[in-house]
Amino acid sequence: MLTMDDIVRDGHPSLRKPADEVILPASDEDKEILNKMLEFVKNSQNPELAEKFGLRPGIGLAAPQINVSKRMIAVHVHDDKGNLYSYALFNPKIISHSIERAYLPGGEGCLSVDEQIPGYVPRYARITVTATNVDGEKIKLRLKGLPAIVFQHEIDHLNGVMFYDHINKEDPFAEIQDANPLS
Ligand SMILES: CNC(=O)c1cccc(C)c1Nc1nc(N2CCN(c3ccccc3Cl)CC2)nc(N2CSC[C@H]2C(=O)NC)n1
Ligand code: NI
Repeated sequence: MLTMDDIVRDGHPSLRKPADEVILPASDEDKEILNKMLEFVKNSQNPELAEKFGLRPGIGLAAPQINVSKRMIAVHVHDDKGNLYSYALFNPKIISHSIERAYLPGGEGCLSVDEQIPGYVPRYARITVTATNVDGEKIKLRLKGLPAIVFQHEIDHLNGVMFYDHINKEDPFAEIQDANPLS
């Protein structure tokens, strides 16, 4: 199983390199890696396992964070209605998004960034994502709320972008145009 020892930290070149498209159909190795990524995110949310293996809780993970420069992400998150969004995806792509933006009032955290970096991270409020799931099926997702935020955070990792790149340097808590804070 993956642990925090497998997660590279800010400053590692893998986090600033655009990741490569995964050649489909995916190899057994790539499927194995992606399944382990989803397992890690689930484990990190389980108090017993997180405690036992020293896992920091997260709701998403991108392959560059485990030093695999491939376009693969895993997300395991509930929206505010309690719907579960649990996905292990190859080559996710945002094909459209709202003008309206949203952000987490508590800011964002990242498993590859050990310190807290305060500030609002402007995201699109709604996005449409296409991808191929670990079973090789093409999917299209229309996302809003926390799932939309997490997908944008993880897809940023595939493009070498870190959440704090989006924070207003002059005023980290400056009002964001056309944005709603997520409740
Ligand atoms: C600096 N302030 C903050 O971090 C921050 C501060 C307050 C509120 C929020 C909402 C913040 N922000 C934030 N909180 C999270 N978690 C909340 C707790 N949760 C969790 C914890 C324990 C068990 C189960 C679970 Cl589910 C795990 C996830 N996760 C992310 N991000 C940004 S998008 C990718 C995602 C990620 O997985 N990061 C590791 N941001
Ligand atoms: Ni991150």
